Amino acid sequence: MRTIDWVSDAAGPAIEIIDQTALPDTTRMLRLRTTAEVVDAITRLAVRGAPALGVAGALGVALAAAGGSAADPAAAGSPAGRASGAAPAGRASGAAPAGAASGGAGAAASGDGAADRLAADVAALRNARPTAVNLARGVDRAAARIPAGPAAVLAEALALRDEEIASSQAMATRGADLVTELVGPSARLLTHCNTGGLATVTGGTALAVVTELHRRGALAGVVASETRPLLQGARLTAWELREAGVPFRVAVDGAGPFLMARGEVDAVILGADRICANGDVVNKVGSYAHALGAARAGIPFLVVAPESTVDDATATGADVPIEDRPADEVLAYAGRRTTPDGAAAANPAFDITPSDLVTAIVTDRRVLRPNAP
Ligand SMILES: CSC[C@@H](O)[C@@H](O)C(=O)COP(=O)(O)O
Repeated sequence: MRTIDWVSDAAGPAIEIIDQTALPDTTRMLRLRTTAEVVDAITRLAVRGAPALGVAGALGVALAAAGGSAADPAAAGSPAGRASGAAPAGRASGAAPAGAASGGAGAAASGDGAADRLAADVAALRNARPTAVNLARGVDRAAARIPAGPAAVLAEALALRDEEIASSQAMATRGADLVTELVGPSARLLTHCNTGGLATVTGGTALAVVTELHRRGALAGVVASETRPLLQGARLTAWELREAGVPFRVAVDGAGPFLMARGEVDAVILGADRICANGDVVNKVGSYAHALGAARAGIPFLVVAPESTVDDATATGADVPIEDRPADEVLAYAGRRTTPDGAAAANPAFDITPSDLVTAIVTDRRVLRPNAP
């Protein structure tokens, strides 16, 4: 199953995504028809995960360049209407708001202001979330084809989609080989956040390695770290692992290092939103704690990410903009406040694992060992 794709129906072109905010209770597809809807879906994490964000950004530019649908299909009487189930966006502080988007309508059409509107759409997509390098890259790659026309933009976005699908397969094979080499034929792994098909297009990064090990009969089990505050591990990874028939347990984030110390984990395996030139790994907040736990327990800390996440232009993790998300994500749970009035929140969505804690980085093309002599 593809968790993000380009579709066309009577209402015109759309980006179809699985609504990750509704999982695991509801499997709901959304059709995004305007730049504003794409930006909204990105900021409230209906589509998320670095490779998926790159594809969403590129397809978003294709949508804006096509300019074939009304800015507000509901207002235009479209049977498809706006993205179903779309809640108001939870804005990432520091990220450009969806309001910067023009709505995407007619952006490629000739006429006064069309180029400006398209440029605004591209900027809004590019800035929807700051940390995963894939988003800006996907947007830039598709936008570079704008002079060649909407069909060329779409072709570029679809090429990126197809490359990410192929990358997932390559990472699964290479990563599974490495895990078995490092920890033997019955691996007990811990993973954090969600790195499966939901975070890519199909397959995944670290989770594709996990499912490939399971397919080979080389996996004893996996711990899915729940991933506070938005529970990508508990909601999304657990859902994907259950669908794949992989044996798993869910643990609170803070349990990870203790499970490692108690000898219940052979290796940590997770993804990345950006890999810097010096090997620093920027990933979902909580990754750093697992890296420290792995170092203390003397087990491998493995990162699996496509080359599209490797950012040699960014020297170190300290140079990466870390998204701060709304306080309510921490101060409330399931819509109910869990903290006293007046409590403030610290809510960085990502953290930085220094390269010296990283055993290996597996990409679709190579295995990097930042600490190899
Ligand atoms: C294969 S996706 C790797 C990362 O993007 C993933 O681990 C992650 O941190 C995602 O964060 P999210 O905030 O859910 O987009």
